[in-house]
Amino acid sequence: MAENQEFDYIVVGGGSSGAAAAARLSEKDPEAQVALVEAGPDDAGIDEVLQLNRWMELLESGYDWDYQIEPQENGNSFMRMARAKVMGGCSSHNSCIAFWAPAEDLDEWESVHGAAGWNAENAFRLYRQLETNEDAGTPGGEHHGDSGPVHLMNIPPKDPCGNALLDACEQAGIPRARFNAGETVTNGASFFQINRQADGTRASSSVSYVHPIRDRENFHLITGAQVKRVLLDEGLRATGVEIVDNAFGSPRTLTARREIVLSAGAVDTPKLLMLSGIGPREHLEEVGVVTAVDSPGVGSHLQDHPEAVIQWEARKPMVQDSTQWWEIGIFTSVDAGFDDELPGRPNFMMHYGSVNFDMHTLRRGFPSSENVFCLTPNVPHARSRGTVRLRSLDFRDKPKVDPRYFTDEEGYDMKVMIEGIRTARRIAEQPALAEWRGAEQFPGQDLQSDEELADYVRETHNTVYHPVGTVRMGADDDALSPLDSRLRVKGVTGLRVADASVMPEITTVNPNITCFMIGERAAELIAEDA
Ligand SMILES: Cc1cc2nc3c(=O)[nH]c(=O)nc-3n(C[C@H](O)[C@H](O)[C@H](O)COP(=O)(O)OP(=O)(O)OC[C@H]3O[C@@H](n4cnc5c(N)ncnc54)[C@H](O)[C@@H]3O)c2cc1C
Repeated sequence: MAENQEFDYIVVGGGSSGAAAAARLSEKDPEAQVALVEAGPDDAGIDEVLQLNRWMELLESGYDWDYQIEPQENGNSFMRMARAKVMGGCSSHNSCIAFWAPAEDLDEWESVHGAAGWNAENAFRLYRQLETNEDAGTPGGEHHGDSGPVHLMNIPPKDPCGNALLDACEQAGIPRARFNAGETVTNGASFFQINRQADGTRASSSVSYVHPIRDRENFHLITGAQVKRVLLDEGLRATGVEIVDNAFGSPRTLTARREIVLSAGAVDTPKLLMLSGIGPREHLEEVGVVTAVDSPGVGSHLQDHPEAVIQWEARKPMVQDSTQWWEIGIFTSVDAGFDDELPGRPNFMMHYGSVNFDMHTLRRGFPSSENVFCLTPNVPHARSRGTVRLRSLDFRDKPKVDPRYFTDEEGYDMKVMIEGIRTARRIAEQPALAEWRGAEQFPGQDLQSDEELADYVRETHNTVYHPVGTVRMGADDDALSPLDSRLRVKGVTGLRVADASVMPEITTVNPNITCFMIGERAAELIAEDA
């Protein structure tokens, strides 16, 4: 590794938010030297990363931190929380389903959770700024952006089984809808918008924000460098970071003249804060880290979208080519017997997959074959909350990721899931799918009661891979929110967080575009405060 270096700003983690924040910062202040430090390799030239339709090859590959979750008391202990380790972060190995979050979600960040300035008006302005949307300028698409770095396109509705599914949804009372049309879809289904370029290249944060500015003089991309910890001086000012380029490597220091931004994601940002002495005192003492700031909310409030699967044999040949194999979304509300606490939003969502999804069913003995289609019910506002904790004070050790799936006291998450499976079956039984629908492989028609379906879900569920909330922002006087609403880490100076961990409540929809938006806003806030 080269000598120690000094920059004005250091952004840690080149993922969805980090790449956006660093690129925008270097654009807003050409005098400032901005470093973007990523543990994984550069994505340039790596076909399996850049070609969106190859995304499933990346799970559990060398580009995945691949966090085995802690044993679950009420969930699937075999589950692995994929987190990308490559420039672009999870936007480089996700399926690029692209959503503006519902206005209701964003407004609640401010009105319910005290994150001043985080509301739909501001967020929609930033979504518009970041996208070049195929729908911009079309009737109903007037709100879309046409000159931002991130390309959003509509999935061509080519999959015949997918089209039959949309007909079946209509027959089941869920009409065709248009996503990202400015109105929250509470009961509707459609092919997704995806962040992809016309030639099949994913519009990851790296492709969209970083590739075009590689030669910018004040932008410094440092890949293959894992940050060990943030350095704090005696006055609790963040002065730099220690980085290593291999497990035995001696660290070198990058110094920040102005600020450090942690964008390592909802698992690694709380890990880094805790390794730097910022976290729940009791836990830090347990693992032997000296506490600099006792911040009980760091690594707490882990929230996710738990996902079950229901799969059928297909009676006709399924597609052999697809944009990313998960092309359709279905939103509706199921009656789980709870008061509606989500005004204006659906309490249930499913993806449609044109591939075999036996990742957690095979080991339980369910049948499996290749010519199949599936629906994956998920809980958009799951109430269970988990934690991220240090395994030890060694930066090399994987953190303990414990989502505590299906542990909410009221049993809301499981109830929504069970009714969701029934909703999926109801759709599949419609006449429009008759020529496609073969035998239900899992859970299978033998499993019908609440108890049987709950057991099935506990043993086989996955995640939509949307962990958030582990370093949430909130009101200044909320001791459980480690960040203020300008994303500053409370108790220290010169340190912010910008990534999925800042969300005080998960978005109803897939969160990646919202992570880009968080990066955009972080750059604005930092520039304003400079
Ligand atoms: C398999 C999968 C599929 C998904 N599909 C979708 C989808 O279709 N649509 C959608 O909206 N969302 C999807 N998501 C979720 C979405 O991609 C994430 O919510 C989002 O990318 C999170 O962004 P982030 O900025 O918080 O973190 P990340 O994008 O994860 O970025 C964190 C970066 O920090 C780096 N890093 C970590 N620790 C260190 C360290 N110590 N030093 C230096 N660098 C470090 C990581 O290597 C990584 O590059 C998916 C996620 C996965 C995993």
